[in-house]
Amino acid sequence: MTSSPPSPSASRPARPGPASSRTTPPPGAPAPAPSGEGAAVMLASLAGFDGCFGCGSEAESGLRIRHTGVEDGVVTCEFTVRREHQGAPGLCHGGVLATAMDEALGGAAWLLGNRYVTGRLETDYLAPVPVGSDVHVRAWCTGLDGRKAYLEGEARVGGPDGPVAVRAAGVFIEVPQEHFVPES
Ligand SMILES: CCCCCCCC(=O)SCCNC(=O)CCNC(=O)[C@H](O)C(C)(C)COP(=O)(O)OP(=O)(O)OC[C@H]1O[C@@H](n2cnc3c(N)ncnc32)[C@H](O)[C@@H]1OP(=O)(O)O
Repeated sequence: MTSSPPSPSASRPARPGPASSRTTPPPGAPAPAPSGEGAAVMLASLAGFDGCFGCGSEAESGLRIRHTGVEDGVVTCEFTVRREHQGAPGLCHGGVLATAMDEALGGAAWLLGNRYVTGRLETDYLAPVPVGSDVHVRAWCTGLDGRKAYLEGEARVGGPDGPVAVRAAGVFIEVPQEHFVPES
């Protein structure tokens, strides 16, 4: 079982969705839309923290992902593939792309208004992503069941309507503030 983003902007790949039974919400689970209002919780919890490997400006070797907005329940972000992100020659490493999907799905989860960590992340790689590419990532919630938030996302190359290179599904688990380790 899979779901579609609320606002599809281009044709869907003719493949099954990325979600397995473990990343598919139970029937009837509500799917609240991530929103800007949830950002208040997120920003208060992170309080000036800028060391995130995905999006932090203090993480020198990180992806420097730029969060670009939330619209119709879909979170968007983007990053540029640099040489240090290579796996096979000239191509982005799959783990780097998984990091970008983790960041997007995680960001969409936090915008539900609580703190979440990744419990499970599943990725399908559909096309190679060359160094120098701008990667546009979208993520949305497919269901909420107690502490578990189910999310899906996709990464497109070259623009928001470019070809889909990665699809992902995940389940994120709500945690208290005490879950995190203060920086010393
Ligand atoms: C803006 C910020 C963006 C952030 C993006 C980046 C996000 C990250 O990278 S987070 C870092 C990577 N993830 C982690 O470090 C998490 C490590 N794991 C843990 O800390 C714990 O295992 C944790 C918190 C997930 C769950 O532990 P715990 O709080 O004891 O809950 P637990 O009772 O085991 O599970 C709660 C529910 O989640 C479910 N669950 C837990 N893990 C999984 C999993 N891998 N797959 C599916 N379901 C799971 C359980 O089945 C349970 O379901 P139910 O309520 O129906 O019984």
